[in-house]
Amino acid sequence: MFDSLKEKLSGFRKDVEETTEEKAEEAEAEEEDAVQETEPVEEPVEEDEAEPEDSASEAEPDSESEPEVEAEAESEPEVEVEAESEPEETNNGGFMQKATSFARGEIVIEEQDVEDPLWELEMALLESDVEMSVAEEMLEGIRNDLVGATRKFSAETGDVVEQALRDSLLSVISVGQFDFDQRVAEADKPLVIIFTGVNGVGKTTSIAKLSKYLEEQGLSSVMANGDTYRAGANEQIEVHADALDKKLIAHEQGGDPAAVIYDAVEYADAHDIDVVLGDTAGRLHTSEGLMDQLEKIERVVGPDMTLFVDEAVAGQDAVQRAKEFNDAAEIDGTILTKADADSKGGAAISISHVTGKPILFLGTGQGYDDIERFDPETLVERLLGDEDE
Ligand SMILES: Nc1nc2c(ncn2[C@@H]2O[C@H](COP(=O)(O)OP(=O)(O)OP(=O)(O)O)[C@@H](O)[C@H]2O)c(=O)[nH]1
Repeated sequence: MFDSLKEKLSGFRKDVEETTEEKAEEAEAEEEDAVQETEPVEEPVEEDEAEPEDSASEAEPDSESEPEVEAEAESEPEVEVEAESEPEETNNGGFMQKATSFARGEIVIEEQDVEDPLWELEMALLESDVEMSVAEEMLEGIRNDLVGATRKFSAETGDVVEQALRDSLLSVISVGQFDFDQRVAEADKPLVIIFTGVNGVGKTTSIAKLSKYLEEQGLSSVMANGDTYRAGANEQIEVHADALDKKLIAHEQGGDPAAVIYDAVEYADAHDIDVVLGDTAGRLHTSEGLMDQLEKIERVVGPDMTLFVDEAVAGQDAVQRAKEFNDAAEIDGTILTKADADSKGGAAISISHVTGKPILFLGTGQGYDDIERFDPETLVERLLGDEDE
């Protein structure tokens, strides 16, 4: 899952590491040169001056020794002079930080150290189908975190870079997160969830998976086939309902989807069922008739949650559709299917940020158990961690 993106993020970490490694080596070499230049000044002075002073009066050596102290004091600025020779190349504020850090055995990561790696990263994110505005926000976050950061000559830059990547990923992925389980547990029953999205992305399979997921949480559910448009839709969802031993409410093809969902709510009320899972016909946000149906469901039933379903493998297209759906008929969250088959990860990273609504579940295969709660921290760990999946 998301292997190619993972590789690209790791490439960025290595790029910045290499640049700062070279810089640290240069800085260390400069520091050693500076120390060597100061040493010959101190030693001969001490030995030559010490002997004649012993035989002289006691008062004199003290006064003679003062220049030595000065000589020592003078030797220190030589280290700083090295650092001070660079102010014109650097911005003034940055220079002070750089000089101080240098004296402490640290280097400062500067804009020019990360410029090329950041450009490479931007290309990598766009190739991975990360939406442009999301990629830009990530890059800005990373740049702000890295430029001006200090690292010890001997330390690993990788940790600093990893933290910057982690922060920027989390800030774009975590948008709008809420605790789905808690919301479902606390809601008045029956809770009505409607599923929307285009054809063939895995809506019906996700409904089946979710009914099993809810059962594992101790919650009962009924399925409702609001896809009265497509021939064979009833049979398709019926297979899942039978396999999972769930009640299915369905009408004839061509019927009114709002009426089907309404009937399912009545059934749930009468039978103490906790959740109604309402399928709808696959549609584009531009298919007017079908969008009107959604509006009617909204008016007649007033669903508690509308979940947008799309497939991770659709990348930028899925991101665009999520945005357009949310604009046309507000969604509460997304189920991103087929994450198991997606190596790019762009949709997983971009959808929450673009819609302002969270990804709630990832579909991870064709089996009923292949669904997992979306957790931003887990995704970041997947992308930056050492483990292969
Ligand atoms: N690998 C993988 N396949 C999935 C996943 N979710 C669904 N599928 C497969 O995707 C195909 C389409 O799934 P459906 O549930 O029929 O899609 P739909 O959106 O309901 O399709 P329509 O009813 O035609 O609009 C099926 O073969 C599913 O098994 C997933 O998370 N991973």
